[in-house]
Amino acid sequence: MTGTTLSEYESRARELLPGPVWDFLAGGSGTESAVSAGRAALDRVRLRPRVLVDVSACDTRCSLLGAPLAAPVGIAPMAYHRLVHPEGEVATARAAGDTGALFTVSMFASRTLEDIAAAATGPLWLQLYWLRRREQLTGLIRRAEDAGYRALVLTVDAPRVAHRPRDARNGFAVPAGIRAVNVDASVMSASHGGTAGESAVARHSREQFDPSITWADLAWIRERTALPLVLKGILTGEDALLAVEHGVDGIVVSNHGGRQLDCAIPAADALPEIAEAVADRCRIILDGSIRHGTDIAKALCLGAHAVFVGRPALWGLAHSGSEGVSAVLRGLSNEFDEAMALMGAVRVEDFDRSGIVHH
Ligand SMILES: Cc1cc2nc3c(=O)[nH]c(=O)nc-3n(C[C@H](O)[C@H](O)[C@H](O)COP(=O)(O)O)c2cc1C
Ligand SMILES: CCCCCCC(=O)C(=O)O
Repeated sequence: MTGTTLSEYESRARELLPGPVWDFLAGGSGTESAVSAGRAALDRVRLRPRVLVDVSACDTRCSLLGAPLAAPVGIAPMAYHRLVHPEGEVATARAAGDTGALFTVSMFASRTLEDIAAAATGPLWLQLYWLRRREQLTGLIRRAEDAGYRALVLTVDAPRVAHRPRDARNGFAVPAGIRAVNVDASVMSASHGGTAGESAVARHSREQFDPSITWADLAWIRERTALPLVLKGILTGEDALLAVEHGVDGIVVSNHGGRQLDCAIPAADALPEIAEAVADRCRIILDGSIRHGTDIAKALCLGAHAVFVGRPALWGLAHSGSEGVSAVLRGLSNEFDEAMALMGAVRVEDFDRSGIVHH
């Protein structure tokens, strides 16, 4: 990581960002216990290396729903990258392309889908929340297709944004001049209306997200696009099975970085039952607390095909724009390459349950 450790990127981002913005990034819902539990769950997994394997040519590359990746790593969808850097998602897209990572753009991106696509040299996916005004979704799907996005990620763990005490205390609102430019301003304007005790983000989500959607509504998206569909925020084998039965192409096993259901099971703890339920019928991505190359190895052993990285990408962006994001991603990939060699894994597919024990 060019001599700078990930925790140094985190510390520097914390120094650089205004307190309420830092709290929006770092914070979680309720007791915030689901944030720390995500890390603890990965720490409980220990690796079982195999030796005397020829690891002179480890190959970190893989493919995810047709997207070729330099390593099984993508950037998780996160709203409003311009909160941390003026170039916002355009800089992030450039870094993802430079490092061969997938970039999942949030529907609440602060740069247009088209500008992001113009800067990208790697694969892009688009994340959606289900808005009450469905015509907004129709428009986004069409624009994503036209701009070359390769999959849609529907986030299903957020019928509304959860109560996040830090944001409520700060009366957090997205600063003037930064906007979710891809949705109609009258639909989603989290840039005003924050008051001490209430976050504008949480309030706008209650007004605009449709909490009534069910499995049956997935057909509505399917009728409008041939793009692969990925559901983000699955934490049980039961829902993973339903996802497969409804024909989804992938799922992101995620507790939203501890930002939605307080006390939710950590994604790494949920992954084994999900992998068993899915039985290779769709792609599985894990997110939450991925901070080391060994975390990627652990996720693959637990049954994931790839991981998403959330907050660390924003730390890199806050630190030094596109270069910072590239450094963070490259650091993780280099660590993963080393984990492969020391685990005796030559290909990404070599990781399986025999590579880990739980403590
Ligand atoms: C600042 C911030 C904004 C986020 N915005 C979104 C979003 O727009 N859509 C979404 O599905 N998830 C969103 N997430 C959740 C991430 O996609 C991801 O699940 C989580 O950050 C992963 O955990 P990690 O940050 O520990 O890596 C956001 C997370 C953060 C920190
Ligand atoms: C009304 C804007 C909602 C943005 C939600 C972003 C998000 O998912 C998060 O975790 O924060």
